[in-house]
Parts: sequence; structure tokens; C-alpha cells
Amino acid sequence: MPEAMKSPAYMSGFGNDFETEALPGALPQGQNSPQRCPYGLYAEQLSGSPFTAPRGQNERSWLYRMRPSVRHVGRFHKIDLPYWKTAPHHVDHALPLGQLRWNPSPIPTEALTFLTGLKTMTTCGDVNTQTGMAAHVYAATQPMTDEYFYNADGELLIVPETGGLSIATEFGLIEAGPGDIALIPRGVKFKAAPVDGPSRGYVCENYGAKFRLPERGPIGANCLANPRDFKIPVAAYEDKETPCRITVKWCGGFHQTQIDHSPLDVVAWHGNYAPCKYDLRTFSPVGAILFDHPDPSIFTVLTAPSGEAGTANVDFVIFPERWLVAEHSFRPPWYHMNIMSEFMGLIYGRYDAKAEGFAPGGMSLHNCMLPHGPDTQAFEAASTAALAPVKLTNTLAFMFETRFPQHLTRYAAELETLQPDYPDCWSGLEKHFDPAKREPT
Ligand SMILES: O=C(O)Cc1cc(O)ccc1O
Ligand SMILES: [Fe+2]
Repeated sequence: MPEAMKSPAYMSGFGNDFETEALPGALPQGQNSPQRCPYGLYAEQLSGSPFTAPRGQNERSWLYRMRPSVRHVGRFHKIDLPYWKTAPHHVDHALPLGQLRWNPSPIPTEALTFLTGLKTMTTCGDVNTQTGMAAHVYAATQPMTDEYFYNADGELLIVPETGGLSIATEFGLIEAGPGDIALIPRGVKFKAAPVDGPSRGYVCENYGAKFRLPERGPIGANCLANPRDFKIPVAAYEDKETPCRITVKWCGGFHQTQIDHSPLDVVAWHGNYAPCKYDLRTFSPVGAILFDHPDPSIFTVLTAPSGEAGTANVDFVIFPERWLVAEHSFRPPWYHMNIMSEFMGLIYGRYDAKAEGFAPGGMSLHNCMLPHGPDTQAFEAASTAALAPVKLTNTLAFMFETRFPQHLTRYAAELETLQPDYPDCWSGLEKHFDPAKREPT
């Protein structure tokens, strides 16, 4: 009988209704809640949407476990995770408004877990009204061995950039490396361990409605993120009777409880509320095949709606490898100001609008209505380049784009990796206007 989760195995399909059992016959058939469950398990429902949510958005799973969650979680004491901040979070730094960019933080040498190594860069919205999000960075050098966590405040979209994470959840084991994302729904217990050396990356904590696949509209039934490329773990459990700690994040506070066993004791489960992983390199981009630069919404991998049509609580957008073929066009992003707030990171390679200064593991923040666009070098190169088809290779940037203004934490404002001269990247954009000369030079 497996006592610990060893190697991951997955099922396919975003939001499907799955059933999986780690022991034969562990999953009750034909009903959810038999008088007595197989193997002496307890039945427990985990609801990710209100019971009465419309069928298409109704999300819940049934878990068959050694002990109900009430035996894992309760009798808390408060703990402090001082770098993990939650909206609404009052501004406690002196940094004025501006376009911001940070170099990557060095990988730490001290012992940090995914939890203790997580630091908040921005927050927005309000966790109490289940709106908004937080953008975090994490650096983990140590596994969460007998430490478990769940987040009542939102789901976690984890974006590894260096090293990978092995994430043991109640639903089974997920491994995610650079180029993958992992999505851990609100309320799902897990522990994370770095694999391949220390792991560094980004996290979007989504306080709002769960991430879902965007509509494809006239694109049709295929391309962008295809549902079958989302991988959902098969059931796997720990049967471990050792002292363990569970930390719960609840409305911005951290609460801990001690137990004498592992909470990852789910032997079988069925339902459509489950963690998953996705390889961003399986995203099939659709773009401009004749001229002009489309809005980046064509690269939306997942969207968390806000309730107002087309106005996301947060979109997760990527800028993957792709061909640039547009004729008589300025191919990089245009200069723009946006009502939405854009937090960006780089997983590998270079970003075409900022070939220098935006490094893997680094970040930028272009907040609500703050102008930005290609740096001087990128503008000049793209304005004069021969417009042959060009493949952008070795590049994977992403954006957490939210309808809410993003407020900087003190940690982010005072980070020594903040680039004080970032706005200078546009200072070479000179006036070329000449009323006597219509033809561009
Ligand atoms: O600002 C950015 O670099 C992100 C971005 C990319 C793009 O192609 C169009 C708009 C946009 O905000
Ligand atoms: Fe932008």
C-alpha cells in the first residue's frame, strides 16, 4: 500500500468531471454518501462554488478520506508570515507613482519553504468581497516536510521560473517546472517542495471567481489553451502518523494547527473542483497574419471573470514563442495607456518590447493609466527592420492583468532590485515630427 506520493500521474481536461481512486473500489459508485464508505473512509464535499451556481460554473468534488477535515483543521493559533500581504492593504511606503521594473531577486541561501519564501509585490481589490488579486514572488530552498497549507482567500496560480515544484495535494501529486503553471484551488490542502535545486517563481493569488478558459469567439473550437492539455492528478495519499502542522490563510491572517497525522489522506475523489498543471508551451497562439499588432487578449491562457462582461478580475496572459509576419506594421506592442493594471514577469529568454533590462525572474508593473510601450532600442529596431517573417524563439513572458489598480507593498517598494532608472528606457524617444515632410524617414 503506498504510504507517500511518489511519482505524478495525470488525467486530462480543464474542468472535466473526473473520478480517480488510489485503491480499487475506494470510490463509491452510484451515490456520493453511502451509509458506510469502502475501506472505512469518510465522505466529504469540497465546494468551490455556491451550491446553487449555474451548472456551467458549479464546482465541487467529493473526497473519500481517512479522517474528515474537521480532524485536520481547528483549534488554531495565529502565526505571522510577514511578507505575505492581502488586499485591502494600506500603503506604507513613500514611492511615488511610476512605471516600475525590478531585477530578479538572488536565489536565497537560507532555509525557506514555499510559504516562508513567498513575498507579496502588489495587492488589489478586497479579499472580504472576493475581488482582486495579489502578485507574489516565491523562492523555496526547503521542502514543506510535515507542513501543510490551504488558502481560504483565493486560488493560487503558481508560475515557476527557476527549478521546479513538487506539489503534493489532497487530490494527488503535481510536478511543475519552468514553462509550466500549477493551479491550486481555494481550500485545497497541499505542501510544496523544490525539485532540481531551489525553486523561484511567481504566484497570482486570485481572490475572485476561479480561473477558467476564455471564450474563443470567432476563433472557434480550437487553439489558444486547449482543455486537454490541462493535467489533473490521479488520487494519491499519505498514510502518515507523525506530528504535522497546517497553516490556513483566512482573510489575510495566518492560523496554524498541530495534528498528529498527514491531512493528505484522500484515497479517492470525484468531481470537477481539483488542482491542475498546464505546460504553457502547449498554448497554440493565434495572431496577426497580415498586418498590425492585435490586443494581447489573444494570448489569454486563463481568465478570472469579475461579473462585468469582458472586464476580468484577472487575466493570465502569456507572450510565447511565435512567428511575426505582419506586413507594413510596427510589430512589437504599441505605446499605450490601459485601464487595466499590468504586472509582468519573464520565465525565460527575452521580451521583444524590452530586450534589455527585463530579465528572467524580474518583474515590471505598469499600473492603471500609466503610459508604457517598447523601449527606445526596441522602437528603433522595429521601425527600421526588414519585415521578413521572423520567429521569436526562446521567449516566455507573462502578465497578470487586472481591472483593479495594483498597490505596491513596502517590500516591493524598498527592494534593492528596483531599477531607479527604468523610465529612462523611453527617454531616447525623440520628436521626429516635421510638418514639411509627410513621408516617414
Ligand atoms: O505592456 C506590455 O508589454 C504588455 C502588452 C503587450 C502587447 O502586445 C500589447 C499590449 C500590452 O499591454
Ligand atoms: Fe501594456
